[in-house]
Amino acid sequence: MPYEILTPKEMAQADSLAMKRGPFDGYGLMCNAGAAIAALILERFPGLARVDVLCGPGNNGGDGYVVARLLAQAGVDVSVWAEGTPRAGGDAARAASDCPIVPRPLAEFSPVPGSVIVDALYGAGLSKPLSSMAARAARLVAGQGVPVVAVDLPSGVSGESGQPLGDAFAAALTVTFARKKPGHLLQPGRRLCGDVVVANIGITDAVIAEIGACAFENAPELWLEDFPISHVDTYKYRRGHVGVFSGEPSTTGAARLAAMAAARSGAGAVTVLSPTRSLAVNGAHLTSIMLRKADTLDEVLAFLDARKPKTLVFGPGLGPEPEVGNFLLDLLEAIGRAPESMVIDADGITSTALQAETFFRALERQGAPQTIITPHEGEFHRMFKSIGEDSNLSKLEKARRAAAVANAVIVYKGPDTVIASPDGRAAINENGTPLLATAGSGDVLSGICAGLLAQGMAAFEAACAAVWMHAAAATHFGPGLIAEDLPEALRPVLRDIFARRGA
Ligand SMILES: NC(=O)C1=CN([C@@H]2O[C@H](COP(=O)(O)OP(=O)(O)OC[C@H]3O[C@@H](n4cnc5c(N)ncnc54)[C@H](OP(=O)(O)O)[C@@H]3O)[C@@H](O)[C@H]2O)[C@@H](O)CC1
Ligand SMILES: [K+]
Repeated sequence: MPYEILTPKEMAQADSLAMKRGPFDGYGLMCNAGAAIAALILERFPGLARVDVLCGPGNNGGDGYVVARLLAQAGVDVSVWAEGTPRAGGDAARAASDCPIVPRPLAEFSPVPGSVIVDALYGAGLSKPLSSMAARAARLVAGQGVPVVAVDLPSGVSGESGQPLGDAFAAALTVTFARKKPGHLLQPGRRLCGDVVVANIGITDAVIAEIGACAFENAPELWLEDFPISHVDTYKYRRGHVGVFSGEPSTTGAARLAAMAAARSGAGAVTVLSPTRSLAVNGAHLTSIMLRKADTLDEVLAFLDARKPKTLVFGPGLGPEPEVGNFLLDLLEAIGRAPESMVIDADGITSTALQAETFFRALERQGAPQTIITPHEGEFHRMFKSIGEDSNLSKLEKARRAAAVANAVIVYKGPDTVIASPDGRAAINENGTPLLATAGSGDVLSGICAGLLAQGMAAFEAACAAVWMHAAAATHFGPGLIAEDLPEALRPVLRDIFARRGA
């Protein structure tokens, strides 16, 4: 599975295992890493005249000494600036002694226009904020605007969380090894990395598989095989029926956006469950989507009994009041075999947050619907307060813990949306776009999740696919996007997915 994401600790395990399995020892891997970076620098900066390589005391610095040696051999004017000295006898010490350039102290470094900076100060082993010397170098480089190529990670950025531990370098290009780390995908790390290239340095897929990572980059390869493609003998209810709860007359649009997105994503039938007061406004805007009066729990249960929808969407536009949360808890208590799955979003999260424990227990119950909860940052903090406040946890880890306590798949939204399953699997989305920062776009995401769930896709895969399709649709539409455009913009995305499946 080439989309695993390795934590720095897992990467260190992969390094050691690769050395054990061969054919490369530690120094061999380091030379491969340095060679990959040097080749990329020569490719990306044709006509390059000068490079300043900043080397730290660990193996990240070791990679830097290899880059310096190879670029000097290629005729580039190379200077090396070192912070600390590599541990005697280690791979980095050997790389330093094989490098013909005498390092100068980092304290004396100042960038010159026209140079390219290779940041090989700290990578996976960053254990504290940058020293004042390294922080000064980061600020000087940023001030001069000279391009930075980061080895493994921009120094100062945590590979675990993507958070800077203080000052940090901002790279134009980051070259990492074997697999990405969470810090390459989680913000602000993703922004500070610039382009990320994953170089193969001789660590095999078999070695990575042995590490047993359970975090992935969210790309179609992760869920394509599970994507629902209709059979020739299908009919609308086999394709899955989605029920979407509507709010009061002034906030009905959110439910209709979710309903339309569920239909576009392939649900065979969609019904908006509407309070009497909102029937007229909903009716005026719905055509293929069905409409049903649902003021009370009994009316909702009658709908579930009669129409057996596979999936319900609860939250968009319902209002944050505790009564809304009470209604959800009563519903969860009362439902039988339908629905098989639920999506809880927006006001469904806020209104239930004060009774989160009761909600989570209800989802744990035998026969409870498999559930996707889709909080943005504010909603996450409301529902998972202590996890949200724990500054030692990365967004990836927060989403994972939330999924475990909630017994639900969590879609922790943002520019770096994380999808996490209670079974420990997690994915960080790779195609996010700022175009999605527009009112109603979250309602559409809920609808896509529901449309896929209703067609029988499992919750984790459905959530991953929905997040990716949502962003792909936005990118396809381009600037000027509003939420109403998204369901229609799913068409080319779906066409592409179907084509990839040969359907
Ligand atoms: N053979 C391999 O394994 C391969 C590894 N590879 C490369 O190795 C990199 C990981 O190497 P690494 O584990 O040595 O970590 P690295 O980032 O160099 O830093 C560790 C040193 O820095 C120190 N230190 C940390 N933070 C500091 C700070 N803020 N200010 C000052 N000091 C600080 C830390 O000290 P300590 O924490 O012990 O106090 C320790 O001495 C990885 O990113 C990749 O580039 C590739 O070549 C492929 C083969
Ligand atoms: K670095």
